[in-house]
Amino acid sequence: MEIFKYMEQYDYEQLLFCQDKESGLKAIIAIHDTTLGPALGGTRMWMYESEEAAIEDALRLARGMTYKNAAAGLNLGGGKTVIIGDPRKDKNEAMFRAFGRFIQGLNGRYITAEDVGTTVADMDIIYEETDYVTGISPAFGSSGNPSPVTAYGVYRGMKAAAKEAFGSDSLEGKTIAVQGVGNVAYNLCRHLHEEGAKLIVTDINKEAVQRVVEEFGAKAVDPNDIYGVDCDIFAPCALGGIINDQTIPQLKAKVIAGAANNQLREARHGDIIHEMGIVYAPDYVINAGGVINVADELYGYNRERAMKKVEQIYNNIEKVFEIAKRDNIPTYKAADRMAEERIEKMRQSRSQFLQNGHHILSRRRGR
Ligand SMILES: NC(=O)c1ccc[n+]([C@@H]2O[C@H](COP(=O)([O-])OP(=O)(O)OC[C@H]3O[C@@H](n4cnc5c(N)ncnc54)[C@H](O)[C@@H]3O)[C@@H](O)[C@H]2O)c1
Ligand SMILES: CC(C)C[C@H](N)C(=O)O
Repeated sequence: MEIFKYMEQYDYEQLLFCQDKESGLKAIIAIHDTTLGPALGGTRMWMYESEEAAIEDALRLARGMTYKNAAAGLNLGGGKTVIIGDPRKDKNEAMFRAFGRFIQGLNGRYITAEDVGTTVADMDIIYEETDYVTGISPAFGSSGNPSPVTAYGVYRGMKAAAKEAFGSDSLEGKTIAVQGVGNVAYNLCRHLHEEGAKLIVTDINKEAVQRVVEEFGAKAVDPNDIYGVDCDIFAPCALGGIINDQTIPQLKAKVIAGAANNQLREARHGDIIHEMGIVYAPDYVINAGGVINVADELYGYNRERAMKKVEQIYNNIEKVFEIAKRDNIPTYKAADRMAEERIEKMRQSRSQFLQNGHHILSRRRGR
């Protein structure tokens, strides 16, 4: 990989390598764009096949956060960290403290939170060393685990997509196929069940499946069968890249709306489902509930205020559909356009001189 060439192609600002021999920390922080504000994005801990794969993931995820934060209306740029290691075996307190000190050294350019492989407990350790971490325990007056809030945002966005496809946003009686029933989707299934939807679920973790079968009367299918089940809505909530050449011909759903990041394997798959008339709720717009919630900590966490913003995901999804119709483009492109238009507007307003500029982190200075 030619790193500078790649950074130039997608206009990245910064890429940092953090190493601490004693604790075994090997972290890569990618900062994509700080036009809207400091870069906020979670820390992923994963056993990457190679250092190159880790760098690529950090860069790709950081850019995704620029778009997610912009589309969600947050005054935040996009960044992400990957820590190379097995989250089940390689974690230790010294590692997250060392990582916290590296973040502190960035003086607010990057703010972290949870992602795959990291937990609230890890964020609490990072908080010992830096102010620039969110998703910390409610015991600190903070927002805690973002997953239930992400789930609520997906539920709201799914209703907006249902309205577009079926003329009503009621999910009562709708059959919804859910792929992966982990932290986010368990909570999503609860909302859907409460509204009277019929659930078909799958997961490679049998216990996770059992729980939603017992609690929400879901019907379970094998992981490979989820794409082709007879349903109204398909909710990908496990992996990225699952909308692809193999899965698209199997789909019977009229709507795709789920929590997983990077659902389209390639952009052209977004074009194909658009041509098939499937209503696709773009992943980074519908799954922004978690980041909206943790971002509220920067104002002094207020759950009611945060949840009001998460409710807006319904309107954000509607706005994407409007842009798609206005410009006659697929919804994934409309979401990009929505995010890019906001960043561009702010870029222009930044050209006005302001001696002591005020921004989202100013409130934290007194702490
Ligand atoms: N947690 C959040 O707040 C949040 C925010 C935004 C986006 N996301 C995205 O949403 C998705 C789910 O996140 P989560 O926090 O619930 O993760 P999770 O690890 O708790 O749940 C994912 C589930 O998918 C299952 N799974 C993995 N491979 C599978 C396969 N091939 N078939 C079926 N099931 C499979 C896993 O066993 C697990 O139960 C991820 O893509 C994540 O990046 C999460
Ligand atoms: C900041 C975090 C809550 C971000 C979350 N992991 C996401 O992908 O949106």
